[in-house]
Amino acid sequence: MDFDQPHRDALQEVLRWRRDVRHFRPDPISEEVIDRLRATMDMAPSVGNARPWRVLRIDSPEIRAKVLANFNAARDAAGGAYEGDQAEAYAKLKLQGIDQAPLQLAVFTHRDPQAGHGLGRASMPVTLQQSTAMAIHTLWLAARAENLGLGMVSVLDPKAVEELLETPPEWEFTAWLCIGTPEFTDDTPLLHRAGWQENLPTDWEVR
Ligand SMILES: Cc1cc2c(cc1C)N(C[C@H](O)[C@H](O)[C@H](O)COP(=O)(O)O)c1[nH]c(=O)[nH]c(=O)c1N2
Repeated sequence: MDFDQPHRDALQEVLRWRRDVRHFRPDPISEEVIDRLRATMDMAPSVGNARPWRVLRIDSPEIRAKVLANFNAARDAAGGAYEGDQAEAYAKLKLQGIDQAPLQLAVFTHRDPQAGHGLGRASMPVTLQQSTAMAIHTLWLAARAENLGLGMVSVLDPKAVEELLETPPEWEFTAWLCIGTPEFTDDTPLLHRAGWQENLPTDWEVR
């Protein structure tokens, strides 16, 4: 398979307009689209082809409410690290769409999967979490190409999420994902727009 300029242009557009989304419309996502999204995770790279990600789709309003309470506590606790203007700016940031997103996923990473037979991770156990991050990014791009937005939430007490969802001890919480139709689209990160952190270029220093 070879790609040409229209493919490159389309990829650039998806990359440029992929944002972390925290504002969602409540419109439901069809099961057909959800199935397509789920299948894209199968195409993600992973260490030793281990595919260590484990995903729970959380439809329960009760569980979502508990995770939102978990977020609010974690957000307040983390806010203690900031002072003055920065504390004020932090208080104004919206850092989740748990209260809005029609599709929500709890993503975990298996700590020692059989699949892959340990290949590639003996000296770098972090590669399991890295693999899950890659699957999330794959899903992120695929969601954008479906005109959906994805928001990644890490402002959470991971142990509390694991206990709430009664996951096996081998599963380590990685992230909460909110997916749905974005209230608005942008080609620039919200944290850049909000003045919290500008987008900095990636330098490749040559040695
Ligand atoms: C590992 C990890 C964890 C988080 C995030 C991302 C990643 C990669 N991001 C999203 C993050 O703020 C966002 O990616 C950057 O601000 C850049 O913006 P764009 O994603 O380019 O829009 C994020 N956003 C948020 O609102 N709440 C959160 O808890 C997190 N946590």
